Amino acid sequence: MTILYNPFFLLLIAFVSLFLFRVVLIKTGLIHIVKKKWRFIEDCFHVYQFFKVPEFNESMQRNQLYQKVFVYLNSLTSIEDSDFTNLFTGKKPNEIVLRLDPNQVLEDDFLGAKIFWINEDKTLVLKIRKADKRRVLRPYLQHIHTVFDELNEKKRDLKLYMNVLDDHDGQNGRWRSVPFTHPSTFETIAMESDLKNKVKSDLDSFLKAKQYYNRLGRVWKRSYLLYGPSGTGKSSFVAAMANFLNYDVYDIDLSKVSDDSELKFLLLQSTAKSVIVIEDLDRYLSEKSTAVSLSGILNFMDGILSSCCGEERVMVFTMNGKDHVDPAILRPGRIDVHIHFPLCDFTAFKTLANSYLGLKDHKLFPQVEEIFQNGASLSPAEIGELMIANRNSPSRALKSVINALHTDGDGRGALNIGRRLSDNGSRKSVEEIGEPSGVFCKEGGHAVKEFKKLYGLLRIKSNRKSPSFDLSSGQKDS
Ligand SMILES: Nc1ncnc2c1ncn2[C@@H]1O[C@H](COP(=O)(O)OP(=O)(O)OP(=O)(O)O)[C@@H](O)[C@H]1O
Ligand SMILES: [Mg+2]
Repeated sequence: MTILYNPFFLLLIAFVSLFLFRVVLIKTGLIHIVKKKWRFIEDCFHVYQFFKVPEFNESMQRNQLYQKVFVYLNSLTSIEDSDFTNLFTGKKPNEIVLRLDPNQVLEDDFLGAKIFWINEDKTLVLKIRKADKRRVLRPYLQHIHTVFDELNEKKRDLKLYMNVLDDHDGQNGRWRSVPFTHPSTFETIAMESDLKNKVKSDLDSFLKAKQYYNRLGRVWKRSYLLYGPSGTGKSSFVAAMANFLNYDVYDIDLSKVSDDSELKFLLLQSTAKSVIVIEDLDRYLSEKSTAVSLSGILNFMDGILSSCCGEERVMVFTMNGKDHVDPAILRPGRIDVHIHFPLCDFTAFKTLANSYLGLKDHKLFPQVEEIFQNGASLSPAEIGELMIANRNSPSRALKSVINALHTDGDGRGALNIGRRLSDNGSRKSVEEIGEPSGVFCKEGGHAVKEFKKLYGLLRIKSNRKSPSFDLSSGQKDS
């Protein structure tokens, strides 16, 4: 019996009871009633000030602030704790959004202060402790503006702009836009995951670097060069970048630009928060198939002009190879990040098999791996097309890939001894051999035409050449 009088034992009993009491409160939801009562008691010891945000002003015009606060409140996670919440379908399929119900109170924390919002009829009431008001109110309202802008930015519909030839009215080059709905994301691109993560974090830090660029007196832009053989995912990657950044895309067709000043004009007309793309820059430069001069392109890349009309632009240039390109184009500052897009190796093949066929493993995988190890390769586009064509039968799809790897007409097949693979199976060094050729799957007589699907528009390219390879491992090299 003496144990009952032991203070340690009593303390233990007290702890256990408190713990059980808390568990019961949480499990039954009674905790919310306790919190409400506690808040009521707390309120008796504080003086509050109230601010009303009515939906309409005295002339019955909509109050913009009401809209902003409403959107902000609906984005708070505490909305899930209110007693009543309205559920609506969102814009995206399967999206459900929460909306604050009238007469509900929402709690928010800002700079260590507790702020309450009461949703009264057509008015939102802000309740703040007088002691916190001076310190917190202004920055809090500013914070609401910022969050609203960010939310707005996220849900805006993206656009793809394309430059068209001079109008009849003699005006300079113009942009025409269509909704940008390309489904490509970083997740759908088969690429070394390390490299993919590097690009993502590079883009992320670019987005957050406004002050930094300003302090350096530099235009807030970042330029990427995507280079590699045809069908390796460069255009899809541009689309993935735009989707990741939530930026519009300006796709410049240099053959439709009549001179250097028109290129400047197009840049001036582009808006901030956009990806500006010039595809196949090496081809334009080598074939001289554009009226724009090299210096016109260099000035464009420097983005001198963009500083006068907003900032925050990402420039992307794609090339099949950079060996024959003027080094001035590639110098750091003009191109900040070089990303190499190699032909498919076994790792990329597995990613494609997973996304196109839902295969994580298959009895034919070792055979495919062996062929890759012997140096055979196709572009992800070629392999993707074979998989799509045979998507109802994974075995047939793999057999057709094996067949195509053995017999691909580019001379890039198993007989190609000019390549070696690094130990981890990724291509580190390749040499250019083989004849230019189309892409054909010999099995079953299927011809696999190479369709270029850029930004939802179908383009067919006829000038397929043997790809010029690069010794770079595809990392940031400038
Ligand atoms: N790495 C990849 N991962 C997933 N899909 C890919 C990849 N590379 C290519 N594809 C698929 O192949 C098709 C063609 O790719 P894309 O147009 O992006 O290649 P590209 O490198 O831009 O070619 P080109 O140099 O001829 O313009 C797309 O439908 C894309 O989905
Ligand atoms: Mg392309």
